[in-house]
Amino acid sequence: MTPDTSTATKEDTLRFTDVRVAFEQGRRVLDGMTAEVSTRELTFIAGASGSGKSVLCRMAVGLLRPDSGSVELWGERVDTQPERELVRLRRRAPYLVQGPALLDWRTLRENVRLADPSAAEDAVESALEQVGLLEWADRLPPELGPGAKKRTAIARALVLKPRYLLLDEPTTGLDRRAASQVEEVLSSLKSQGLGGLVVTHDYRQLRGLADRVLVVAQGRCAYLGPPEGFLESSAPELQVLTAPFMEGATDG
Ligand SMILES: Nc1ncnc2c1ncn2[C@@H]1O[C@H](COP(=O)(O)OP(=O)(O)OP(=O)(O)O)[C@@H](O)[C@H]1O
Repeated sequence: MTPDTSTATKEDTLRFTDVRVAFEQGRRVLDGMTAEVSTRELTFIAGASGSGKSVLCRMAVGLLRPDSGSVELWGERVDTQPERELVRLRRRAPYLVQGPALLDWRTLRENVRLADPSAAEDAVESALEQVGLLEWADRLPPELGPGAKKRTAIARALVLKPRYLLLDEPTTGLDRRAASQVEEVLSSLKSQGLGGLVVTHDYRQLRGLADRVLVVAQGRCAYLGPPEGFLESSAPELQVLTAPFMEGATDG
């Protein structure tokens, strides 16, 4: 069931306020981004290539700092926190890069344990079980397909017992079956109360999985609301994103 955001407090929100950032000699990638999401929900970030989706996601956990504006997670400023505090924060809100970043010569069990060498064996196994890979615990990553590698990366985050997950394009490059398995994991985590911020290009996954969609365009929040509102919008800046997907969707 979709959590009731009307009862959300700052203790479970991620808030960007008038965030601006530019890179050397470049245009402003984010230019007045203001948005607030509940960390109890699954929020998907959509937008054109290069619009700043990953930049926004990385900023949420202090991997990038804005030139101006503020980022708050659970009522605390992220953009002004010292790095040692951010390291702690990222254990509660791990950020998963696009590639699985596993050590090929270590078993899945060992790869998961790397995130927390002090984790009990039960916790490692429980993390692998949550992504449907417990029986593969003693296999090596090269024996897995790309979807299972991605799920192992999620298990490595889960062993930290996080409060929120940030995932950068978790299904890009996966075939439909592997993508569905990753989506099932996200859905199951959501039903256990674990929210996430997910950068996506695959709008097929929004219906039924996303609580909210946050669209980044021209450096700002162009839409923040339920997936249907995005997918069915007639606003030109949203249609330009959804139209190719709609055409593709009718191809089956
Ligand atoms: N560390 C950086 N240094 C310089 N430029 C950067 C840096 N990070 C991002 N950019 C630039 O900022 C813009 C937005 O990047 P970002 O990765 O957020 O886009 P995106 O919306 O996630 O795109 P895609 O969908 O293609 O992954 C791009 O033009 C990118 O080249």
